[in-house]
Amino acid sequence: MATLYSTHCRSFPSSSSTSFPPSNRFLPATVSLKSQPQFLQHLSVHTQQHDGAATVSPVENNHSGKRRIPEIVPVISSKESEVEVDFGKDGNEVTVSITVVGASGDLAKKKIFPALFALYYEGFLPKHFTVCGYARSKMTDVELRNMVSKTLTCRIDQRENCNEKMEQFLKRCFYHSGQYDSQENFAALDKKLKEHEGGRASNRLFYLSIPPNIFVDAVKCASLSASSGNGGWTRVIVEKPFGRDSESSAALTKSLKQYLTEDQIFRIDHYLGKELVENLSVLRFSNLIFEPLWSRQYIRNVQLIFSEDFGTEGRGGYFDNYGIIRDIMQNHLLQILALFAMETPVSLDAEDIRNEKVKVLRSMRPIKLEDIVLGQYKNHTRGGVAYPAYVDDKTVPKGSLTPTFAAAALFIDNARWDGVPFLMKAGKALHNKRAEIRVQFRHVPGNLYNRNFGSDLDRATNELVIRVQPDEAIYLKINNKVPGLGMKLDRSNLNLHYAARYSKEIPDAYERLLLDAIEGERRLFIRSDELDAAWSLFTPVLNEIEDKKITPEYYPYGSRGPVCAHYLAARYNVRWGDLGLEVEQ
Ligand SMILES: NC(=O)C1=CN([C@@H]2O[C@H](COP(=O)(O)OP(=O)(O)OC[C@H]3O[C@@H](n4cnc5c(N)ncnc54)[C@H](OP(=O)(O)O)[C@@H]3O)[C@@H](O)[C@H]2O)C=CC1
Ligand SMILES: O=C1O[C@H](COP(=O)(O)O)[C@@H](O)[C@H](O)[C@H]1O
Repeated sequence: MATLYSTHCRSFPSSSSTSFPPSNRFLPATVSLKSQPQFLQHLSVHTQQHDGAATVSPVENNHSGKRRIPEIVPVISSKESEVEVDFGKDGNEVTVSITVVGASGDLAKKKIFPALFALYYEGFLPKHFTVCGYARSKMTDVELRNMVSKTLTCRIDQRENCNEKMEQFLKRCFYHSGQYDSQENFAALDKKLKEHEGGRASNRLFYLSIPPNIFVDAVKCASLSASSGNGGWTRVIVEKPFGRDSESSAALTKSLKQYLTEDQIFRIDHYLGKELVENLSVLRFSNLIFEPLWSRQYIRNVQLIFSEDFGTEGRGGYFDNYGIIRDIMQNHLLQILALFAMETPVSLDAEDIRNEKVKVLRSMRPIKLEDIVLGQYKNHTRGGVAYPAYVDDKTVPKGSLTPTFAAAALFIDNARWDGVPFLMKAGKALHNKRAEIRVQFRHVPGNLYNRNFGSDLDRATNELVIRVQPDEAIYLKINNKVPGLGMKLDRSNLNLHYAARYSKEIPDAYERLLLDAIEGERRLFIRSDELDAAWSLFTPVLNEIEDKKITPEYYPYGSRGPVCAHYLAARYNVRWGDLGLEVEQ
C-alpha cells in the first residue's frame, strides 16, 4: 500500500529518506466507534457559574456617532450587555447610509441584507439610517424590497414583532440602478442619498458585493461622486478575492489607494467575524491555563480544517480562476493561523493586533510544492443519487486542473513555533461541512499510565478542538479513569457546547463585520501589509503548481478527500484529528 501511494502521491517520492514510508499509526484508520466503546464515554463540564459582577470596560468611542457602552452585568446574565446611544456632533443626530453595490447578486441577498436587518432588529443601527441597493439591473424600490424580504429571517429567540420589524426595515431600503463605472450614475445616487439623509451629518458605507474586475471602477465613482460631503466618514467594504497573487493584489491596493486612504478600506474576511474565531484570543489570553501551553514546548501540531459537503454549484466560473488555495487557505485559514499563533498584542486595538498577525505571516517558511496535496472531486453515485464532477459544471472549462481540495504543511520559523507543523486542509464536495481548529499536544513525559493505553500512545495525547462551525463548541480531549474498581482509562471530552451553554443564537459573521465597519473598528479587517504577507507566502507555490500543471488527485464527491493528504500528515508524524474516531458531542 505505502509503495502504491508513495508513487501516486506527488509529494512523497518512494525514495524519501527519513520519514517515509509513514508508520501505519498515522494513516487513516477504519476503526469504527462501535468497536471502540471506550471512546464513547464522555464527560460534560459546565462553565462555572456565579452571581458576581463581571468586567467593567471603558466606554468605547467610535466614529459612527454611536457608542457601544459595555455594562456591568452578571456573568451568567443572558441579557444584552450593550446599550446603544445616538449622539452627533453639536447634538445633531447622525445618519448612516449603507450602499450595497451589486445588490442584485447572490452575496447581497444571502448575507448582506439579512445581516443589516439583524443589526436593525437588535438596535445596532442608528435611529436614522438608509440602505440603498445599487446595481445595473432595473428594479424599483418595491421590487428590491420584495427581493430582500425573501431572505430576511428573525432569530428563533426573537420572533416577537418580527414582521413589523421587517416592514420597518424594508421601508428604509431603496434602490438605484446604475453602471459601476459611471460617475454620473453615482452622482445621481449621491442626490438620492442626500434626500434620505435629510441634511443630517452623514456617514457613508459602500459594500462592494461585485466581481473583483469592477472594484476599482466602482470605488473611483463612489469616491469621486458619492462620498459623504459634510464632514462624515466614507468607508468601503471590499469583498475577496483581493487579487489572485502578490502582483495583482498589490496592483489592486495601489488602484484603490488612488481614491481611498487605507483607513477607508475595509477588506473583509468573513471568517474573522465568526464567533469562535473571535473567541480564539479570549480563550488564549484570558485563561491562565492555555497561554503557558501555547508553544512548541507543549503543542505538537495545529490543524486548520475546512470542509464543505457541496461542490462549486453555481460559482464554478468564479472558482476556476482561483481554486481552493486562494478561495479558502490564503485568506480564511491563514487568518485563523495568524490569530492563533500571534504573540500577545500590546492591547486590543486593531493596529496592535494586526501588527502581531503580520509578524506571524512574515515569519512563515516558504511553502514547498512537496508540502502541498491537491485534489479535485469527480462524479460519484451514492444511494441512487448521482453527484457531478467539478468539471461537469458548465461554467468550468473541460479538463480544468483547478484544485477543489488542498492540504498543506506550513511552518512558522520563530522562537515560539519552531518545528511545529501547522497543517491546513480545505475542500469542497467532501463528506461533511465543517470548520475547525485542532491543537494536538505532546505526550506526557514518562506517563505512568502508558500501559493502560496499549500500544498506540498517540491516541492518548490531549487535543483541544475549536469547532468554528457548525454546532459551535470548544472541547478538550483528556484521559480519564473509567469509573469502577479496575484501572481502565478512556478518552473523554471536557466540552463547552455552545447550544447547551448559551441560549442566544450566534450572530452571523457578516453582522459583526458590518457593525464593526459602521463603528470604524478595524480589528477584524485585513490591513494591506497583512494581505501582502499572505500573498508572499502563497504566490510562489501557486505559480509553481500552475507552471508545472500539477494534476490533482481525483476524489469521489462526498468522500473524505485525497488519500495523499494522510501521507502528507504522516510525513510530519501527524494524524488528522477529523478521522471520525471521536465521539460527536
Ligand atoms: N456569493 C458568495 O457566497 C461569496 C461571494 N464573495 C465575493 O463577493 C462578491 C459578490 O459575490 P456574488 O454576489 O456572488 O457575485 P455575483 O456574481 O452575484 O455578482 C453581483 C452583482 O454584480 C453584477 N455583475 C455580475 N457580473 C458582472 C460583470 N461581469 N460586470 C459587471 N457587473 C457584474 C450583477 O449585478 P447587475 O448585473 O445587476 O449589475 C450581480 O448581481 C464577489 O467579489 C465574490 O467573489 C465572497 C465570498 C462568498
Ligand atoms: O469565502 C468563501 O466562503 C464560503 C464558505 O463560507 P461559510 O461561512 O459558509 O463557511 C465558501 O463556500 C466560498 O467558496 C468562499 O469563497
